[in-house]
Amino acid sequence: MTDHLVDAGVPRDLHAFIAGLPKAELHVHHVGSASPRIVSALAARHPDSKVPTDPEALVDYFTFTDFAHFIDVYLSVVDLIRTPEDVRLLTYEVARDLARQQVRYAELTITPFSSTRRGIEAGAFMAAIEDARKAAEAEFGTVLRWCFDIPGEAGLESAEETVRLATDDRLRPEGLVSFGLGGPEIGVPRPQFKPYFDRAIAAGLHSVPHAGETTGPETVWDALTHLRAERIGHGTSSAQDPKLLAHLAEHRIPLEVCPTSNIATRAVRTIDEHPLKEFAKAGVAVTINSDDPPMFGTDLNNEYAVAARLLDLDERGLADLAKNAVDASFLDEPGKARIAAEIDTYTTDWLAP
Ligand SMILES: O=C(O)c1cccc(C(=O)CC[C@H]2O[C@@H](n3cnc4c(=O)[nH]cnc43)[C@H](O)[C@@H]2O)c1
Ligand SMILES: [Zn+2]
Repeated sequence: MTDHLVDAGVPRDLHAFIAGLPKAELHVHHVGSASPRIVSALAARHPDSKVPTDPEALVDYFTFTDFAHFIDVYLSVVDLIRTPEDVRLLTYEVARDLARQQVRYAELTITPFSSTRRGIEAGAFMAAIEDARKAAEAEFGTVLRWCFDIPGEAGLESAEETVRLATDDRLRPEGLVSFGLGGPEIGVPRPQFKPYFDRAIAAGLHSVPHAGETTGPETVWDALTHLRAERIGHGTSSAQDPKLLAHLAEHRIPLEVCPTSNIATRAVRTIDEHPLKEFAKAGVAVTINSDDPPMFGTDLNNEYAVAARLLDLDERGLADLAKNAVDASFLDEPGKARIAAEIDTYTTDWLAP
């Protein structure tokens, strides 16, 4: 893990503005958000794990040669989550870390298949995440909702289990709002998941698959055409297809942009080559996200600082980014209005002479 936490290209007072700015995060993974402290504590409980118990050693462990390596490391952390109490602790601590960054609302991507196949009973899993969600809202004021995603490389078996857990009224958690598709894209064509997304959408869930992260714009087109995506996870390669950019802009389909993630997984070579500026120039709605922050040596505040540098944003531009995420979220309208008003008040007060 390379420490990206302070983007030196941004003035100190802009970092201070970002730190206090109320925010919403739409693309952040449950296990991927486990802090070094949590991962180390869980690794210490399971000596058979290859995950280091020392937070410092974890820095090197979270340094990836490519996307496939990232997935291997990610799954070694998934293997540490073995009981409902592990699930609850992780979820509550992730909410604490979000609250510390003034995140008022987050849609956390969870892969229930990966936990149920490792022996955690589905009902206990759902109870654990819901208990943590309600505790976090009461104690931190941070509103959490869930996105359940299919780990695509695990195939149609995982798709069936994920959509079953997402649509069975005896299991479906109250906080569930969306349905996604994660994992490697190479060799995992999106059209095969259409039946499962159709069932999720029919059950009232929003479609938010990853696409165009490690494959070309055709994967983004597939996510739009076959999976009826309302937002796109990453969509990085959309910049290679002007017609796709125009389509995303015309139909107001937001991209969940995770700049540092794309560098850490080698999906993009350098941060200055990231296509975020092309998206903005094409009028595409972009939201800024951290994806798997501790694994990528970043957090949401740093991602806003990176965006400020790449897009040359001032405080008002950053406030607009934050409101983009609120607008693109699946929070109810009163909740959206509340957070948007808080962003405006904070920004006005900050800029007051
Ligand atoms: O759980 C299993 O047994 C399993 C078997 C085969 C493959 C997988 C996966 O591919 C799990 C991938 C896992 O990674 C999550 N994730 C986190 N960040 C990203 C990202 O930037 N791009 C794609 N996937 C990501 C994803 O939510 C899955 O949970 C699992
Ligand atoms: Zn992701």
